[in-house]
Amino acid sequence: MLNFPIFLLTYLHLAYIVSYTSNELIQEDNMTREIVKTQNLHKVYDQNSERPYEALKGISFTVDEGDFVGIMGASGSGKTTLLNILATLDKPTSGSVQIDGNDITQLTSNEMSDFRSQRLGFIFQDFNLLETLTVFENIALPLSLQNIKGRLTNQKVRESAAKLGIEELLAKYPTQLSGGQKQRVAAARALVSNPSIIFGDEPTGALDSTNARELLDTLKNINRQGVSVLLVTHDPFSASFCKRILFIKDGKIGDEIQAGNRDRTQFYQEILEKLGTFEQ
Ligand SMILES: Nc1ncnc2c1ncn2[C@@H]1O[C@H](COP(=O)(O)OP(=O)(O)OP(=O)(O)O)[C@@H](O)[C@H]1O
Repeated sequence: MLNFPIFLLTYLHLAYIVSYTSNELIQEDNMTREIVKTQNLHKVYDQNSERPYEALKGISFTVDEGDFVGIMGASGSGKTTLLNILATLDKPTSGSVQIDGNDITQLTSNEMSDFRSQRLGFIFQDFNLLETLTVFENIALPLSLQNIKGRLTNQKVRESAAKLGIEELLAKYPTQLSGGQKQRVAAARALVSNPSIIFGDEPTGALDSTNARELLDTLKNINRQGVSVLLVTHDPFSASFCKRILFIKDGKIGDEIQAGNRDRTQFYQEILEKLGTFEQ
Protein backbone atom coordinates (compact mmCIF):
# COMPACT_ATOMS: atom_id res chain seq x y z
CA MET A 1 0.00 0.00 0.00
CA LEU A 2 1.22 3.50 -0.82
CA ASN A 3 2.50 5.39 2.16
CA PHE A 4 0.19 8.46 2.72
CA PRO A 5 2.87 11.26 2.78
CA ILE A 6 4.39 9.88 -0.43
CA PHE A 7 0.92 9.70 -2.01
CA LEU A 8 0.24 13.31 -0.93
CA LEU A 9 3.57 14.52 -2.30
CA THR A 10 3.04 12.72 -5.61
CA TYR A 11 -0.48 14.19 -5.83
CA LEU A 12 0.74 17.74 -5.10
CA HIS A 13 3.57 17.36 -7.58
CA LEU A 14 1.21 16.18 -10.34
CA ALA A 15 -1.28 18.96 -9.51
CA TYR A 16 1.55 21.52 -9.79
CA ILE A 17 2.67 20.17 -13.17
CA VAL A 18 -0.91 20.25 -14.52
CA SER A 19 -1.57 23.79 -13.29
CA TYR A 20 1.84 25.05 -14.50
CA THR A 21 1.33 23.52 -17.94
CA SER A 22 -2.17 24.92 -18.32
CA ASN A 23 -0.97 28.38 -17.19
CA GLU A 24 1.77 28.21 -19.79
CA LEU A 25 -0.83 27.32 -22.43
CA ILE A 26 -3.08 30.19 -21.36
CA GLN A 27 -0.12 32.57 -21.43
CA GLU A 28 0.78 31.40 -24.93
CA ASP A 29 -2.79 31.97 -26.09
CA ASN A 30 -2.71 35.52 -24.74
CA MET A 31 0.69 36.33 -26.25
CA THR A 32 0.69 39.31 -28.55
CA ARG A 33 1.66 38.62 -32.14
CA GLU A 34 4.76 40.51 -33.21
CA ILE A 35 4.24 41.90 -36.70
CA VAL A 36 7.65 43.54 -36.99
CA LYS A 37 10.75 42.62 -35.00
CA THR A 38 14.08 44.21 -35.82
CA GLN A 39 17.22 43.19 -33.99
CA ASN A 40 20.40 45.21 -33.99
CA LEU A 41 19.96 46.63 -37.50
CA HIS A 42 22.97 48.29 -39.05
CA LYS A 43 23.15 49.92 -42.45
CA VAL A 44 26.42 51.11 -43.90
CA TYR A 45 26.28 52.96 -47.22
CA ASP A 46 29.29 52.92 -49.56
CA GLN A 47 30.80 50.19 -47.42
CA ASN A 48 33.74 49.51 -49.72
CA SER A 49 34.58 53.12 -50.40
CA GLU A 50 37.05 55.33 -48.58
CA ARG A 51 34.15 57.00 -46.78
CA PRO A 52 31.63 54.42 -45.61
CA TYR A 53 28.63 55.97 -43.89
CA GLU A 54 26.78 54.20 -41.09
CA ALA A 55 23.15 55.37 -41.38
CA LEU A 56 21.68 52.85 -38.90
CA LYS A 57 23.66 51.96 -35.79
CA GLY A 58 21.87 49.07 -34.09
CA ILE A 59 18.11 49.55 -34.27
CA SER A 60 15.95 47.08 -32.30
CA PHE A 61 12.20 47.37 -31.79
CA THR A 62 8.96 45.47 -32.23
CA VAL A 63 5.56 46.39 -33.59
CA ASP A 64 2.74 44.27 -32.18
CA GLU A 65 -0.39 43.34 -34.03
CA GLY A 66 -2.81 46.27 -33.90
CA ASP A 67 -0.09 48.79 -33.03
CA PHE A 68 0.14 52.24 -34.63
CA VAL A 69 3.76 53.34 -34.51
CA GLY A 70 5.27 56.62 -35.62
CA ILE A 71 8.95 57.05 -36.51
CA MET A 72 10.19 60.61 -36.10
CA GLY A 73 13.60 62.22 -36.27
CA ALA A 74 15.51 65.07 -37.87
CA SER A 75 16.43 65.07 -41.53
CA GLY A 76 19.26 62.60 -42.14
CA SER A 77 18.61 60.62 -38.94
CA GLY A 78 17.92 57.37 -40.85
CA LYS A 79 14.10 57.17 -41.12
CA THR A 80 13.95 56.46 -44.85
CA THR A 81 16.82 54.00 -44.60
CA LEU A 82 14.91 52.11 -41.91
CA LEU A 83 11.63 52.22 -43.84
CA ASN A 84 13.29 50.97 -47.03
CA ILE A 85 14.66 47.98 -45.13
CA LEU A 86 11.31 47.20 -43.45
CA ALA A 87 9.59 47.55 -46.82
CA THR A 88 11.99 44.99 -48.39
CA LEU A 89 13.32 47.65 -50.79
CA ASP A 90 16.82 47.50 -49.33
CA LYS A 91 18.84 45.09 -47.17
CA PRO A 92 20.57 45.88 -43.89
CA THR A 93 24.34 45.45 -43.61
CA SER A 94 23.74 43.34 -40.50
CA GLY A 95 20.96 42.51 -38.08
CA SER A 96 17.62 40.83 -38.65
CA VAL A 97 14.11 41.91 -39.58
CA GLN A 98 11.18 39.62 -39.07
CA ILE A 99 7.79 40.51 -40.48
CA ASP A 100 4.99 38.28 -39.28
CA GLY A 101 7.58 35.65 -38.38
CA ASN A 102 9.47 35.76 -41.72
CA ASP A 103 13.10 36.87 -41.74
CA ILE A 104 12.88 39.18 -44.74
CA THR A 105 16.65 39.67 -44.92
CA GLN A 106 16.99 36.03 -46.03
CA LEU A 107 14.56 36.28 -48.98
CA THR A 108 15.72 36.29 -52.61
CA SER A 109 14.69 39.32 -54.64
CA ASN A 110 11.79 37.39 -56.27
CA GLU A 111 10.60 36.21 -52.88
CA MET A 112 10.90 39.78 -51.61
CA SER A 113 8.63 41.17 -54.29
CA ASP A 114 6.05 38.41 -53.69
CA PHE A 115 6.23 39.12 -49.97
CA ARG A 116 5.81 42.85 -50.60
CA SER A 117 2.68 42.48 -52.72
CA GLN A 118 1.09 39.84 -50.48
CA ARG A 119 1.90 41.04 -46.98
CA LEU A 120 2.72 44.76 -47.02
CA GLY A 121 0.70 47.86 -47.81
CA PHE A 122 2.22 51.23 -48.70
CA ILE A 123 1.00 54.82 -48.70
CA PHE A 124 3.50 57.39 -49.98
CA GLN A 125 3.46 61.16 -49.98
CA ASP A 126 3.14 61.39 -53.76
CA PHE A 127 0.34 58.76 -53.96
CA ASN A 128 2.18 56.65 -56.59
CA LEU A 129 -0.96 56.03 -58.66
CA LEU A 130 -0.59 55.03 -62.31
CA GLU A 131 -2.34 57.68 -64.38
CA THR A 132 -3.14 55.40 -67.31
CA LEU A 133 -5.11 53.04 -65.07
CA THR A 134 -8.55 53.63 -63.57
CA VAL A 135 -9.03 53.85 -59.82
CA PHE A 136 -10.34 50.26 -59.87
CA GLU A 137 -7.22 49.05 -61.72
CA ASN A 138 -4.90 51.00 -59.41
CA ILE A 139 -6.48 49.45 -56.32
CA ALA A 140 -6.31 46.01 -57.97
CA LEU A 141 -2.56 46.27 -58.72
CA PRO A 142 -1.28 44.32 -55.67
CA LEU A 143 -3.79 41.56 -56.53
CA SER A 144 -2.73 41.33 -60.18
CA LEU A 145 0.90 41.04 -59.01
CA GLN A 146 -0.28 37.97 -57.10
CA ASN A 147 -2.13 36.66 -60.17
CA ILE A 148 -5.48 37.07 -58.46
CA LYS A 149 -8.12 37.69 -61.11
CA GLY A 150 -11.82 37.92 -61.92
CA ARG A 151 -14.54 37.77 -59.30
CA LEU A 152 -12.19 37.68 -56.32
CA THR A 153 -10.43 40.85 -57.53
CA ASN A 154 -13.77 42.55 -58.06
CA GLN A 155 -14.92 41.61 -54.56
CA LYS A 156 -11.68 42.65 -52.81
CA VAL A 157 -11.41 45.98 -54.68
CA ARG A 158 -15.02 46.87 -53.86
CA GLU A 159 -14.59 45.91 -50.19
CA SER A 160 -11.46 48.02 -49.90
CA ALA A 161 -13.01 50.98 -51.75
CA ALA A 162 -16.06 50.77 -49.45
CA LYS A 163 -13.81 51.04 -46.37
CA LEU A 164 -12.40 54.29 -47.78
CA GLY A 165 -15.80 55.56 -49.03
CA ILE A 166 -14.67 55.84 -52.65
CA GLU A 167 -16.91 53.31 -54.44
CA GLU A 168 -18.23 56.05 -56.76
CA LEU A 169 -14.69 56.85 -57.98
CA LEU A 170 -13.80 53.37 -59.28
CA ALA A 171 -14.29 54.18 -62.98
CA LYS A 172 -12.38 57.48 -62.87
CA TYR A 173 -8.71 58.14 -63.66
CA PRO A 174 -6.29 59.67 -61.11
CA THR A 175 -6.09 62.94 -63.09
CA GLN A 176 -9.82 63.43 -62.42
CA LEU A 177 -9.35 63.26 -58.63
CA SER A 178 -8.44 65.74 -55.89
CA GLY A 179 -5.33 65.15 -53.76
CA GLY A 180 -7.44 63.83 -50.87
CA GLN A 181 -9.28 61.41 -53.17
CA LYS A 182 -5.98 60.20 -54.67
CA GLN A 183 -4.66 59.46 -51.21
CA ARG A 184 -7.84 57.51 -50.37
CA VAL A 185 -7.28 55.45 -53.51
CA ALA A 186 -3.69 54.83 -52.38
CA ALA A 187 -5.00 53.76 -48.95
CA ALA A 188 -7.54 51.40 -50.58
CA ARG A 189 -4.71 49.90 -52.65
CA ALA A 190 -2.61 49.48 -49.49
CA LEU A 191 -5.48 47.60 -47.82
CA VAL A 192 -6.65 45.43 -50.71
CA SER A 193 -4.54 42.37 -50.02
CA ASN A 194 -5.19 42.33 -46.25
CA PRO A 195 -1.57 43.20 -45.43
CA SER A 196 0.14 42.32 -42.16
CA ILE A 197 1.13 45.98 -41.84
CA ILE A 198 0.70 49.28 -43.67
CA PHE A 199 3.79 51.48 -44.04
CA GLY A 200 3.25 55.18 -44.58
CA ASP A 201 5.98 57.58 -45.69
CA GLU A 202 4.75 61.13 -44.97
CA PRO A 203 1.32 60.12 -46.28
CA THR A 204 -0.20 63.53 -45.53
CA GLY A 205 2.75 65.50 -46.95
CA ALA A 206 0.93 66.56 -50.12
CA LEU A 207 -2.50 67.14 -48.57
CA ASP A 208 -4.20 70.26 -47.22
CA SER A 209 -5.15 70.19 -43.55
CA THR A 210 -8.75 68.98 -44.10
CA ASN A 211 -7.71 66.09 -46.33
CA ALA A 212 -4.75 65.27 -44.08
CA ARG A 213 -7.09 65.04 -41.10
CA GLU A 214 -9.52 62.83 -43.04
CA LEU A 215 -6.75 60.46 -44.09
CA LEU A 216 -5.41 60.23 -40.54
CA ASP A 217 -8.91 59.55 -39.17
CA THR A 218 -9.27 56.83 -41.81
CA LEU A 219 -5.91 55.28 -40.88
CA LYS A 220 -6.95 55.36 -37.23
CA ASN A 221 -10.19 53.55 -38.10
CA ILE A 222 -8.35 50.98 -40.18
CA ASN A 223 -5.98 50.48 -37.23
CA ARG A 224 -8.94 50.06 -34.84
CA GLN A 225 -10.02 47.15 -37.01
CA GLY A 226 -6.73 45.45 -36.12
CA VAL A 227 -4.40 46.43 -38.99
CA SER A 228 -0.93 47.47 -37.77
CA VAL A 229 0.37 50.78 -39.12
CA LEU A 230 3.88 52.27 -39.12
CA LEU A 231 4.24 55.90 -40.21
CA VAL A 232 7.43 57.80 -40.91
CA THR A 233 6.70 61.49 -40.46
CA HIS A 234 8.13 64.89 -39.61
CA ASP A 235 4.69 66.16 -38.79
CA PRO A 236 3.69 66.22 -35.08
CA PHE A 237 -0.01 66.42 -36.01
CA SER A 238 0.19 63.17 -38.03
CA ALA A 239 2.29 61.58 -35.29
CA SER A 240 -0.35 62.44 -32.67
CA PHE A 241 -2.65 59.83 -34.26
CA CYS A 242 -0.13 57.09 -33.38
CA LYS A 243 -0.19 55.02 -30.21
CA ARG A 244 3.58 55.04 -29.84
CA ILE A 245 6.43 57.10 -31.28
CA LEU A 246 10.05 56.10 -31.72
CA PHE A 247 12.49 58.97 -32.11
CA ILE A 248 15.56 58.28 -34.20
CA LYS A 249 18.71 60.31 -33.78
CA ASP A 250 21.94 59.65 -35.70
CA GLY A 251 20.86 56.15 -36.69
CA LYS A 252 19.77 55.03 -33.20
CA ILE A 253 16.49 54.98 -31.32
CA GLY A 254 16.99 57.79 -28.85
CA ASP A 255 13.60 57.84 -27.17
CA GLU A 256 10.09 56.44 -27.19
CA ILE A 257 6.77 57.83 -26.00
CA GLN A 258 3.33 56.26 -25.73
CA ALA A 259 -0.07 57.93 -26.00
CA GLY A 260 -1.50 55.68 -23.26
CA ASN A 261 -4.84 56.99 -22.02
CA ARG A 262 -4.17 60.59 -22.97
CA ASP A 263 -6.26 62.28 -25.61
CA ARG A 264 -4.74 63.27 -28.92
CA THR A 265 -4.26 66.96 -28.00
CA GLN A 266 -2.26 66.04 -24.89
CA PHE A 267 -0.17 63.56 -26.87
CA TYR A 268 0.42 66.22 -29.55
CA GLN A 269 1.76 68.57 -26.85
CA GLU A 270 4.12 65.89 -25.58
CA ILE A 271 5.38 65.21 -29.11
CA LEU A 272 6.09 68.93 -29.59
CA GLU A 273 7.98 69.08 -26.30
CA LYS A 274 9.93 65.93 -27.10
CA LEU A 275 10.87 67.25 -30.55
CA GLY A 276 12.00 70.51 -28.96
CA THR A 277 14.48 68.71 -26.71
CA PHE A 278 15.26 65.79 -28.99
CA GLU A 279 16.14 67.54 -32.24
CA GLN A 280 18.58 69.99 -30.65
N1 LIG B 1 22.13 55.67 -50.99
C1 LIG B 1 22.86 56.34 -50.08
N2 LIG B 1 24.19 56.41 -50.17
C2 LIG B 1 24.92 57.07 -49.24
N3 LIG B 1 24.40 57.71 -48.15
C3 LIG B 1 23.06 57.68 -48.02
C4 LIG B 1 22.23 57.01 -48.97
N4 LIG B 1 20.94 57.16 -48.57
C5 LIG B 1 20.97 57.88 -47.44
N5 LIG B 1 22.25 58.20 -47.10
C6 LIG B 1 22.69 58.95 -45.91
O1 LIG B 1 22.23 58.26 -44.76
C7 LIG B 1 21.73 59.19 -43.79
C8 LIG B 1 20.30 58.86 -43.44
O2 LIG B 1 19.49 59.13 -44.58
P1 LIG B 1 17.92 58.91 -44.57
O3 LIG B 1 17.42 59.27 -45.93
O4 LIG B 1 17.60 57.56 -44.05
O5 LIG B 1 17.46 60.01 -43.50
P2 LIG B 1 16.00 60.56 -43.17
O6 LIG B 1 15.89 60.57 -41.69
O7 LIG B 1 14.98 59.78 -43.91
O8 LIG B 1 16.05 62.03 -43.74
P3 LIG B 1 14.87 62.90 -44.38
O9 LIG B 1 13.91 63.18 -43.26
O10 LIG B 1 15.58 64.13 -44.85
O11 LIG B 1 14.25 62.11 -45.50
C9 LIG B 1 21.92 60.58 -44.39
O12 LIG B 1 23.11 61.13 -43.89
C10 LIG B 1 22.04 60.32 -45.88
O13 LIG B 1 22.86 61.30 -46.50
